[in-house]
Amino acid sequence: FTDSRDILAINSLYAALGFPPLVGWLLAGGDPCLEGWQGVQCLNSNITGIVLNDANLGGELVVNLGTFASITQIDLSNNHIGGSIPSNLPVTLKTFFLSGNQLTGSIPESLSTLGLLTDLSLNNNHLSGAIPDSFQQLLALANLDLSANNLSGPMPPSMARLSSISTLHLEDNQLTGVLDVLQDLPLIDLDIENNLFSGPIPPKLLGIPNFRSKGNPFNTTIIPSPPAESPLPASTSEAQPPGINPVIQARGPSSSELPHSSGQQKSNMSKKVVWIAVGGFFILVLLALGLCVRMSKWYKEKSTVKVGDHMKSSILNLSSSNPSHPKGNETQRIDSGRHNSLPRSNLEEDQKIQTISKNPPPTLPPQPLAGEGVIVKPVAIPTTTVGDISKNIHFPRFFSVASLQHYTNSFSQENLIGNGMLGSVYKAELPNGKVVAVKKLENATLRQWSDEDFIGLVSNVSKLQNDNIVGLEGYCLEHGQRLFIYEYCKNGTLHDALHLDEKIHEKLSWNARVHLALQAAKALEYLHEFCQPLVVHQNFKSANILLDEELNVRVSDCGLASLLPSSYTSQLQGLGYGAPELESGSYTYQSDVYSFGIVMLELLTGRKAFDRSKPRGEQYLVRWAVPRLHDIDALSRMVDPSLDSAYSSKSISRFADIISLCVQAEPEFRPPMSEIVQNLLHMTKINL
Ligand SMILES: Nc1ncnc2c1ncn2[C@@H]1O[C@H](COP(=O)(O)OP(=O)(O)OP(=O)(O)O)[C@@H](O)[C@H]1O
Repeated sequence: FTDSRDILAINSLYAALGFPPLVGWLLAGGDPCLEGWQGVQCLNSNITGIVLNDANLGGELVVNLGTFASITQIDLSNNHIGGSIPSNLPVTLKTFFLSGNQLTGSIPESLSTLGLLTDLSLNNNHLSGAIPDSFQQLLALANLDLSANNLSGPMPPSMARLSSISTLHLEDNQLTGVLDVLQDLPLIDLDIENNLFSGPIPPKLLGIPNFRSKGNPFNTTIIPSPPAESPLPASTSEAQPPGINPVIQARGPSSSELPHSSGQQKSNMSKKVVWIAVGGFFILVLLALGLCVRMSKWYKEKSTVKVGDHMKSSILNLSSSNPSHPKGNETQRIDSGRHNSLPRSNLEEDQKIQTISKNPPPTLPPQPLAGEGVIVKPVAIPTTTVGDISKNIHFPRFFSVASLQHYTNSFSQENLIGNGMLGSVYKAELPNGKVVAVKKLENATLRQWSDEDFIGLVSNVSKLQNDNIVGLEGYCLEHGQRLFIYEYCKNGTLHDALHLDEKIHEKLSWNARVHLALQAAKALEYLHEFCQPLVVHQNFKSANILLDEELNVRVSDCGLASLLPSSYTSQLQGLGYGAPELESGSYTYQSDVYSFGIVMLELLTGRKAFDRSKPRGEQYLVRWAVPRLHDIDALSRMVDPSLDSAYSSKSISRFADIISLCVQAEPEFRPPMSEIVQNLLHMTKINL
């Protein structure tokens, strides 16, 4: 039913946003109009709007929005969307709201293609660079809010073409230059506060009903003094730093309106006295007004917590119980008085946190409230702790089958890195030169898995973010194919480094091995004790410990235990890593600890966990090694001979003690990973 272009566009938008839980939304296919996907508006078979304001969305907009066939409204404001604004925008757009996100980069020049646009809000983001000179064709644009970003540079000349503009908010940026370009616009509401604009203010702007301009260098206009008494130039239309001259007038008439003919002043002393008196009076009035403003602000700061978006009339719930707004210390601008749809009495009574329904952007803003303006308040930014993966951190990217085919040279043999229980791993190079490892899952592995299950798995794996765990870069779910795209680890596996690759083996000094053990222990500690939800690896072995460019440990296959075939426990035992309790079918955190002990044994002895080529009694490393761990002579004889005695026997002995604890037959006696981390950390600190 839904136009196939719209399905394609919304699928990829969903992927880019990191497939958050949105009712109905799918990464591939579906019928948004027929199935009534959350926030999707349709007319017949076309998507006309996507409204997901304050929906806790993360991810990015790295997507070709231009694919939407006839969308007129996109409202993704007040979320946690990062990255930049895509340049390919739907030319059918009339309202485009992205305010209150984490957007970076510059405003795309392709704005110029949006000839139907009436409302655009990009405020409260981290946009930088100059405002593009893209307004020539935007003749319908009525409301534009770019406030509270890091925009710089002068006003682009094409802004003078905004013949329908009534509301323009540019406050809280670092914009420079003069304002001449705005002087003939039909503005009713203009806010340019807290920028670096220089004067003079074009007189026409002073006639705008709702004009706010303070916090710019031109706000301090120096009243000229008679040359006889002061050597200052008569006219000071240039920007001046505040406080230079004792006679300062804030937001008064521009200097061009002040008397500046020195001859006139000289000849008419009484005029001068009148000016001084008038000036003094103004200063007194302004001081009194300023005091009122401060009192009002202070009162509001105490009572109101609201994020402003004058076009969207949406106030975020900032209560500490709202998980999307954990406590933090970043400063964000909070506007207490710009919610045009709110009647004044509501604003004044608004002592509590509240959420207001979406309203269309106003065309006629009300008069400003006394003391309104930008209040800077500390606001929570989502923070990431080991146990709390916030929504706006990097989500895995969607890759199409076609693109992966291209990057892996059609999954060629030359690109094949290895095969495992779940499928094959290929090396791939992305267009930006980044090398990744593509794990192509066997269809048999996922026979029972629905697309939703797979996406749930991708989501969980992507949340596992730790220095010693291989990061998930992306995924593919298309045409029945399912693939994981991981960071590529250049130095292969610890298994190969210890047992096959002589070049890397040479680099594995005793100290390096203790460090590798420590890093691997930290990865398991994270999985067992910190991540959410906790993870039992269930396939921990030296072949799943990858080594990056600097020979740091990156444990792989984390969070994939649910994909493993039922035979995996016997396979793990066959490889020499399986704990005794696996025989009774139970696999617990302690079983991972046992496997970790076996990896430590490999590091100590340089032997494989299971080696068919050894005499019968030596094939299983653990059986051969355990009786020797507490005999100092036997221990020194079992150390990897390639280490050439370059270690302290005390260090070896401590290492052996930790192994003994890990490989105990009774799972409950094995230490938790955090204890092992502490022991290994202690060894590295005292440089044993
Ligand atoms: N991110 C990566 N970077 C570099 N090489 C990798 C990466 N992931 C896997 N490999 C390589 O691909 C091989 C196969 O990996 P895979 O995880 O599929 O199987 P495995 O873990 O070795 O075996 P199994 O799945 O049976 O336990 C690995 O041995 C490793 O050499």
